[in-house]
Amino acid sequence: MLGAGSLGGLWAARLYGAGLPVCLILRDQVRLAAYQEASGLSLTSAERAVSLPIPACTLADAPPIRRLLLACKAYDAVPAALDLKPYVQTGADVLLLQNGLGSQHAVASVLDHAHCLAVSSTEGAFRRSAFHIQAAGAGQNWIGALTHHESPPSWLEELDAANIPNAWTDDIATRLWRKLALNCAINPLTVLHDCTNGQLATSTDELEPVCAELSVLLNANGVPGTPEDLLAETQRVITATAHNLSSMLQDVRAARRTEIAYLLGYACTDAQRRHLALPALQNLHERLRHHLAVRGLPVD
Ligand SMILES: NC(=O)C1=CN([C@@H]2O[C@H](COP(=O)(O)OP(=O)(O)OC[C@H]3O[C@@H](n4cnc5c(N)ncnc54)[C@H](OP(=O)(O)O)[C@@H]3O)[C@@H](O)[C@H]2O)C=CC1
Ligand SMILES: CC(C)(CO)C(=O)C(=O)O
Repeated sequence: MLGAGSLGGLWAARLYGAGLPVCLILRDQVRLAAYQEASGLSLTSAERAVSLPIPACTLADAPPIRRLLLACKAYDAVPAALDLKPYVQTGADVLLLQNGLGSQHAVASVLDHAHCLAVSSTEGAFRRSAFHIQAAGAGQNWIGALTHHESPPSWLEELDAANIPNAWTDDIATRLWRKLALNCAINPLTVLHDCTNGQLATSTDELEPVCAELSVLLNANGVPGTPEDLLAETQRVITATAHNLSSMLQDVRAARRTEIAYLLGYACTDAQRRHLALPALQNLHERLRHHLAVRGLPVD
């Protein structure tokens, strides 16, 4: 497992708890020493904390990799894949757990000797501290092949055994696009208004044109649905997550890099490539880039 953060930690804890072999690949010797100092990974879920001495190493000491979960942020995925390349065996299964779009195919072309699958997750988790993960919301992990139609791998049973919610899909692209659309509609506006998801409930005038254009983009990418469907789904998610701060707003408040390039950035680039004029989306992207730039944060 590379990416022992919120979601990677959540997966690792459950695999380890089920007695399955798992090894965390940490960034360097400094991170490894900090991990050992913390006596491993802690997971808090439903107010219960467990401490798990999951084996960890750096890449230099990693065994040959036959199955990997890559659970870092989208902007870290290609650099990590370049480092991983010599250690990943031919035909190894690599699960790419990144939000948005763009990083998955880029990683698959770096790891072109491996079998890359994408994961679209609606689970929630955050880091209380470096190696203390807090589970923060039940969800699903949709898993599917990036390019070809194929049968679900038999090792999904191991995820079941570890109580990792999972479902195979023959159309992971649709899952990733739908989630990207929701994140493009909700996250930037929460950043620009510095508000909870729920406070967007009254922003229909801003959400409507953005959802209408995102719907055009989804359709152009073979994802069915009407603008009204997308607006209704966006409003449903806003209500269901009313008290949440979006992941992007959390990043901005913590002065961390955001995944803008793989969400709104990807959407706007794809629209340009298809010669689609989507002015509301373009305007939202520019406002968000400006907002990040004045705070000294990367705009891509
Ligand atoms: N958290 C959530 O609730 C959800 C997250 N997602 C998506 O999942 C993906 C992962 O997010 P999340 O788990 O929150 O991210 P985190 O920032 O919590 O964790 C990412 C981890 O990747 C590690 N990492 C990055 N590069 C390397 C490297 N080269 N070598 C070793 N470790 C590395 C980081 O290490 P270090 O600490 O050393 O920097 C960190 O531990 C994102 O795309 C996110 O959008 C999707 C749904 C929900
Ligand atoms: C669905 C939503 C908007 C929930 O907060 C999310 O996925 C995020 O914050 O990134």
